[in-house]
Amino acid sequence: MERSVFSNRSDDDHALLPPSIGWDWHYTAALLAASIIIYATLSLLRSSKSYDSLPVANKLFPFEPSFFSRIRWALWAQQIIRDADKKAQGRPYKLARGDSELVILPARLIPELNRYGVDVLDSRKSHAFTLLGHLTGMEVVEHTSYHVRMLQGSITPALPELLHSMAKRISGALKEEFPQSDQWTIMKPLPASVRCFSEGIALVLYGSKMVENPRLVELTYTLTRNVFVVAFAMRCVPSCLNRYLAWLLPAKWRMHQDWKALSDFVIPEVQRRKTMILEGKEEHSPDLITWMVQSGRTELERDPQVLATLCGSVAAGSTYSIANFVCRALSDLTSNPEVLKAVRTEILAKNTEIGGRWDTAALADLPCLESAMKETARLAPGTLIVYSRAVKQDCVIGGVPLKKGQFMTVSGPGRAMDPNIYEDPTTYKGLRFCADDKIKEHSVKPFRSVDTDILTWGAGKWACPGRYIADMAAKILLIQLIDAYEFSFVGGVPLKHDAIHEFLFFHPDNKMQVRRRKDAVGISL
Ligand code: HEM
Repeated sequence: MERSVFSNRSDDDHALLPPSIGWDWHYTAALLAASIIIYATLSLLRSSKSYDSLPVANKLFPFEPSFFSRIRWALWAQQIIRDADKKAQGRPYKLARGDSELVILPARLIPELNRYGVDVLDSRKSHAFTLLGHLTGMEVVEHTSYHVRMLQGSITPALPELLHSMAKRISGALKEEFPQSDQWTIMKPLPASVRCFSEGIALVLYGSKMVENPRLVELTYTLTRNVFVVAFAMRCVPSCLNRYLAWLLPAKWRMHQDWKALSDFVIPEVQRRKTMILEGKEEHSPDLITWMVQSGRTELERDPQVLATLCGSVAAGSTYSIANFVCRALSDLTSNPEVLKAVRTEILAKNTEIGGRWDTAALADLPCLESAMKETARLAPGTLIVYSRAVKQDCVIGGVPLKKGQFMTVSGPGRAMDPNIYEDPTTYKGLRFCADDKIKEHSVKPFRSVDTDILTWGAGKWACPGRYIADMAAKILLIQLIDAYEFSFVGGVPLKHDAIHEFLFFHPDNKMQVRRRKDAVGISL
C-alpha cells in the first residue's frame, strides 16, 4: 500500500475516520451552540450573584457581551447617561460601561458618601482604573495621594505669591499662540490654550528656573496628550487584550519616550534639591517638586522616580482640563454676545477700579465672569460621571448594598440638568448666577468652590485638588483674551462639544475666528 509523503497513516486508517471531520458544519454549529450555552450560563450565574436588583443601563440583554457596552459607551455616553437618568428619576441604577458595571448613586447621597473614608470608598483606585494606570504609567497614583496633599496644603495657599509669575508665563505664550492681527484670522483655540496653560502648570510643578526649559514645558502637554490617547483607545478594547494591543499605538511609544524624558529632567533635580537640604541650603520656591522633596516622610514619598511620576500625573490632570474648559467658555460667550458684553464691561471696570494692579482679591470679585464660568461648567462638565470611587469594603449607602470590588459614581448631568434646581436647565444663561435674586446665594459658591449641584470638581475630601489653580489660570487667560480679542465662528456655525467615553472635550481641530480689538486696554496681570 502506497503511503502519502505527508502522512504516516495508511488509507485504511483514513477510512476509519469520519469524512472531512475538521470542516463539517454540523460540528462547527454544535461547537458554536455549546459556546453560546456556556457563555449564557456563566452570564446568568454572574448576574444571579448580583447582590442588588438595580436596573442596568447600556446593556441590551442580560448576557450581551460587554464589548458592545464598551463601544456604545465610548461613542454615545452622553445619550446613554441622559436616557438612564431620565428613566431612573433620581433612583440608583447600574451602568454597564464595558470594563465594569458601575453603581450610579444619586447626588443627594453625597453628604452620606462623604462620611466614608478611603478604606471604604477609594478615589485613587478608581482614577487609576479609569485612566488605565497600568498602561499609561500612572499606576503609582493608586498607592499615594502625596501630590494631592501637596496641592491642597502647600500650592493652594501659595497662589497669591504665584499669581504674577504664572500670569507672566501665560501672557507670554498668549502673544505667541494667538494672532496679533486686527483682521479676522482663523485659528485652533484648543492647542493655543493648551500651550498657554502648560507654561503656568509647568511653573507650578517645577518652579521658575526649570520652567525656562521649553522641552520641559512641551512635555507637560505632549505627555498628557499621549496618556489620554492611549487610555481612550484602550478603553475600547477588552481588558485582557489591552496590555498587548497598546503597543500597536504610536502614542504608547511616544508616551514612553515622554515619561523617560520627564524622569531625566525631574530625577536629577530631586537629587540636587535633596543635597541642598542636607547642606542646609534650602531654596524657597513655591512649586510642587520643592515641597514634595522637603516634606517626604515615607520611602515612597522620597523616591525620585515616584516624584517624577506624580508631577507627570498632575500635568495629565491639569493642562487639557483647563484648556478644554476655557475654550468651551469662549465658545459659549461667542454664542451669547450679550453675556460677553456684560463680562467684558465688568473686567474693564475692575481694571480701572484697581488701576490695573490685579491680585487674587480682584480676580475673585468678577461676578459676571464667575457666573459665565459656572454656567459653562454646568452645561459641559469635563466628565459626565463624577465622585467615582472603588468600593473597598461592603457597605450600604442610601439603602443600596455596595460590595467590595465594585465601582460607584454619580451622574453629573443628573444633578446639573435637574429642572428642580435650575430653571430651563438645558439653556445656556451665562448670567443666571449673578441675577439680582441669585447673587447672594452664589457669591458664597464661586466657581472654584465645591458645589454639589454643579459638581465641576467632584465633591468631598477628594474633590479636585487643583481647582484653585484652575480657577486662577483660567481667569488669567480669559481676562486677557476678552479684553484683547473679538471672536466669531467660522461660517457663523457654533461649535459643539465632543465626547469620548465619559469625557467631554473641545475638539483640538475646532476652529474659530479671532481679531484683536481696536479699543483693547491691554490688561496685563
Ligand atoms: C477646569 C479644570 C479642571 C477640572 C474640570 C477638574 C476636575 C476634576 C475632577 C472632577 C476630579 C475628580 C474628583 C473626584 O474624584 O471627586 C479631579 C481630580 C483631580 N484633579 Fe482636577 N480638574 C481640573 C483642573 C485641575 C488642575 C489644574 C489640577 C492640578 C494642577 C488638577 C489636579 C487633579 C488631581 C491630582 C486629581 C486627582 C485627585 C485624587 O487622586 O483624589 N485638576 N479633577
